[in-house]
Amino acid sequence: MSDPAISATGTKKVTCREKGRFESDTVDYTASPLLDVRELKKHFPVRTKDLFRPARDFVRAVDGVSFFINPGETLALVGESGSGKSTTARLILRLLEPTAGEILFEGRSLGRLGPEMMRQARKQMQMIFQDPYASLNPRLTVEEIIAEPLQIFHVGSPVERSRKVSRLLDIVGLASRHAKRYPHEFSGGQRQRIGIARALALNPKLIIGDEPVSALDVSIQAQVLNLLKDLQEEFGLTYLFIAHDLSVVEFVSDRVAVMYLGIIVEMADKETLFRHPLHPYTQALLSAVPVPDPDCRRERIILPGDIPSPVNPPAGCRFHPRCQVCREVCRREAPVFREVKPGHYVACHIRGQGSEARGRKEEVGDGGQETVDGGGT
Ligand SMILES: Nc1ncnc2c1ncn2[C@@H]1O[C@H](COP(=O)(O)OP(=O)(O)OP(=O)(O)O)[C@@H](O)[C@H]1O
Repeated sequence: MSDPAISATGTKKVTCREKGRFESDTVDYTASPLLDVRELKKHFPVRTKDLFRPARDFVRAVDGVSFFINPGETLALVGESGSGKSTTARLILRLLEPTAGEILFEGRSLGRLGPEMMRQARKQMQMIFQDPYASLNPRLTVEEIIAEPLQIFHVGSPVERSRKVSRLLDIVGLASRHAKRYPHEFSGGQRQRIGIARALALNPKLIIGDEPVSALDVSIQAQVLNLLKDLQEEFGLTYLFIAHDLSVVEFVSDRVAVMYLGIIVEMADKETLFRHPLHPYTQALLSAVPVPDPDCRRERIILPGDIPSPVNPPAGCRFHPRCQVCREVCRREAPVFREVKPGHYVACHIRGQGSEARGRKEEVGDGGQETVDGGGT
């Protein structure tokens, strides 16, 4: 077993990395990722009426998530509401303590850093929030909002901070005369630019965007997404981009990880994921994306029911109660998240076989019956 991470550009570099997190037949390795998330879990206790009794149930919001992001790339995290995307982001930023698992930033485990090292690591990771109205303090001027992280980390003198704010405003396409104004004087897109300027203040390496454009009008979304792309190029930023909207994901991402009920069910580079999705859940998500060209339209797959409760996730494959290709094994066993082609990982008993393994399986037969062939939609 080896960890066959392939870089976004497809270059395969051999470095010695921990083995065994992903099941794989290939032996390709990548350069050190900026962020390496390993078997991350967050289980929130469900409080009973009796406050003194320990919780018996847990919300398994994140339940064994592994992924990596290489420097300078954008990994999009997609999935229905409640699949655990925001919790994953908050765990990475240590706004929440993980129940289990490890987060490595530039090769160092965040859980093992002392307070001062953690403080330094925090400077390197910033967040852009979904709601540009709620995320900015209405009592502070734009200058105070953007300079706040600099002040907290004691960076520069007041004059230097003021100069930096002007530079940041310029970088995000706002004028320095805006510095003395308050958030309510700006449009949604402008406010999001202020949020981006604040996120850039400490020269971070990683920016986590939690639905950063979903509250904006479509025309403004495009401007903010273009800005984020330009900034990435200019400053070599690495993004973890959380989004519902797959058209946005297709525009911004290099690779995509699909989350369902606390786990990642599929991860691949953008082209592979959008053109050859394997997991029935990914196929259903993509089938809902509007496509202008009628020749390229996919048949819409309507998933039955809602996402189940993360307190009692279904046994076996978590997706099986809603899956159109479910077989007996899916009810019994959780599928391994394994690499089926270089860089393409899937957790599915039916679709998560390499072509060779699938051929062998079909020869032998497993007694199951696919009800619908949703492959290659
Ligand atoms: N502090 C908490 N205590 C208990 N349960 C929580 C807590 N935070 C999140 N959850 C639960 O964890 C699950 C995952 O939530 P999360 O917000 O991470 O999902 P999401 O994919 O980001 O959804 P959305 O897109 O709606 O934000 C949900 O069932 C949510 O109710």
